[in-house]
Amino acid sequence: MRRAEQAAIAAGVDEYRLMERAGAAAAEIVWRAGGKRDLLVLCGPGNNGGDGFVAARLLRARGVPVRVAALGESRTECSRTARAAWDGPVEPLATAAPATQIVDALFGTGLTRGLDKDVADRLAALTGQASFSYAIDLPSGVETDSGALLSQVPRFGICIALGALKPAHLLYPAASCFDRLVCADIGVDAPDKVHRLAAPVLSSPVPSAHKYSRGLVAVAGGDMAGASSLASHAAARSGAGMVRHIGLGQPGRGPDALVELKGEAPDQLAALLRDRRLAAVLAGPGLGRDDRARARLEAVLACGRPLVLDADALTLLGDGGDPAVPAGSVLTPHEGEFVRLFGDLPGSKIDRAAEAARRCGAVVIYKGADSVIAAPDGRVAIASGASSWLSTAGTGDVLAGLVAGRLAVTGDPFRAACEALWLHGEAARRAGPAFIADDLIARLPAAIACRL
Ligand SMILES: NC(=O)C1=CN([C@@H]2O[C@H](COP(=O)(O)OP(=O)(O)OC[C@H]3O[C@@H](n4cnc5c(N)ncnc54)[C@H](O)[C@@H]3O)[C@@H](O)[C@H]2O)[C@H](O)CC1
Ligand SMILES: [K+]
Repeated sequence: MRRAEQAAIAAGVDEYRLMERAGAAAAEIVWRAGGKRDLLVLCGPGNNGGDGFVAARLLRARGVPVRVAALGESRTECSRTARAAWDGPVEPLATAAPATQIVDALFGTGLTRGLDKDVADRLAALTGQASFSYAIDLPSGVETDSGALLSQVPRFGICIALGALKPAHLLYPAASCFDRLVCADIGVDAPDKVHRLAAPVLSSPVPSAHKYSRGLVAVAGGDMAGASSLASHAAARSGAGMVRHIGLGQPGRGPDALVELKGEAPDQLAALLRDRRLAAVLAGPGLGRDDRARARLEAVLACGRPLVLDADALTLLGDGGDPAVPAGSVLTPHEGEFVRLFGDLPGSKIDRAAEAARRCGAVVIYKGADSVIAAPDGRVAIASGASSWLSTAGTGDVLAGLVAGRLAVTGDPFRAACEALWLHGEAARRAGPAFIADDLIARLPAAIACRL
């Protein structure tokens, strides 16, 4: 963002003009959401504060009863200009009286440490007493690039991101500090290295399609047939043409359309994976962690087909240092599996996922309340706002099956990971509260239908 701002300024855009645009964008959103309800704008010492002075002036000009409270002097040239243009009184933050609406223009991307306790307490008190509150650019106290909270951060109604989303807008816990997120265009083209996961555009099969052309998936099961059966069932309802569940010979648990095969011995499994029509092979859910499971995983790793590795497969891989996985694979670790596989990497969840993908040469879905999808070539997508009801047994198996199914359909691991994660979240939204993993599978066709 800073580079983009500097580039705009170098290209001749007057820096104060950027602040006027930022302040005007914030004022417009406050006006639409809050109308003429009385407003107190809290202005910090930097340009975030400057944005606040601009917004206060413009809202007052629209007849909104606006007061401004400042945290000390304005330290930048632009914010001093904005302050001078505000022709009303400026109260000290420490003694400012409450208001119906609060605008947090204390700190933005320039925050370098947590707020002093008295400042954090004032911000919490004023937003707590308000009926609605807005954060300009970022809630004050969040670390822009990691989403960490450097001090106590209240919850805001609307966060108005300026110019582009920053990682803190999408990564927890910062992403839980506001109810709604709006990104205001201020004429600065920030190259979005990080994308918010968008709803995919899906397509129906072509008239000439048949079960192999739509994508054949194999799922290597193990001891816990329920997990691999869930994954197989999810793959079958993901748009793939056919799914073979290769287990240890346990009785089939899925629908009749799911092909149950027995491949207990590693060489039996290897023989079944030699089918060149296989477009994706999933191993992990219910695989087990004993020597037989390890031997079966070896057969999967050697089969030469695009792989999805989840759960036990990641645990077994984690035993041997940096995992050597075939190119074009997708790994789906949760936090514990990620650290076990890649160690304690520095930086934000985005940085860590990107580094892991680069190291293993595969797409990584770093799961969590905020899931980050990273490709070896540096592309990153973040999915936040997933239903907290997904924290129930088996939803990871369903996601792994979805990834394998979409990989079989698209042949593109990054795209498959994005589509699968979105469909997983959409199925959860449709399943409503207190669902179990099996309920997600029943919602997949509708989740796909709404994106055709
Ligand atoms: N294209 C854009 O995104 C634009 C963004 N604008 C706004 O500018 C801020 C960033 O401004 P900056 O002056 O760099 O930093 P802040 O306003 O966030 O203030 C930091 C300021 O405060 C000092 N400081 C840092 N941490 C603390 C602390 N814990 N306690 C006290 N003081 C602290 C620091 O030394 C700085 O002096 C961005 O968020 C946008 O709102 C432009 O106005 C328009 C274009
Ligand atoms: K702010």
